[in-house]
Amino acid sequence: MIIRKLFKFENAHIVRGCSTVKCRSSIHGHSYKVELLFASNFLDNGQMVYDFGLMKQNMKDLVESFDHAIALWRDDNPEFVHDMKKHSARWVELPVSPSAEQFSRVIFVMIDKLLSLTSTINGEKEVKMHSVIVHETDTGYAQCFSADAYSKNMGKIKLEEIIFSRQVLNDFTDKELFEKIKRGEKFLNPESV
Ligand SMILES: Nc1nc2c(c(=O)[nH]1)N=C([C@H](O)[C@H](O)COP(=O)(O)OP(=O)(O)OP(=O)(O)O)CN2
Repeated sequence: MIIRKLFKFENAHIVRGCSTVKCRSSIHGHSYKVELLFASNFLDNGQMVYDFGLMKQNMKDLVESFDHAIALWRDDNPEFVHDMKKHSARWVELPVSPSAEQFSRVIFVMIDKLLSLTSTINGEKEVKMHSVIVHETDTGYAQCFSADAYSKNMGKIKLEEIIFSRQVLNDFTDKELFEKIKRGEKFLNPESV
């Protein structure tokens, strides 16, 4: 069975090198919709694959790290990257360009890692990240599966190479969240949410 939880964020970017002129040459924003899809052949004590409420903790914080932020590609013009960081408190620097495709890969890698570090306590079994869908507009989306997320052809995404601004980190409920994930620390799901 597959379940899906929808999150939303507003983000600004430029996607260099693409065919669409407006997209590659002007900062513009999108109201992103992100779907996290999880799969399991089992149900927990509440006869659910994974309680949606549990997703509205650290997972939500990770997805919403992009909210009201500018997504910067590490390999963009250094002057542009520098100036954006200087003038915007919330920014995220990525090792890949912020297309819908790469957003879906980045989010897959982060959520998959968090899930793998999380111990469940309500009978959840073999819950796997199925895919991540990133809707950039009402008419265009990218869907990332595991093979895409970890594809070398599409550019390796290392968590260490995703850099959040101080303001983004401060806005996490757990300010150490991303550091803990990078260190591989364990998370324990709460009994109640
Ligand atoms: N495969 C992709 N194509 C495009 C992406 C992308 O991330 N992946 N991104 C863009 C731009 O960001 C652009 O702003 C969105 O383009 P588009 O879907 O054409 O947006 P419109 O609002 O103009 O779409 P309509 O269908 O005309 O409403 C470009 N391409």
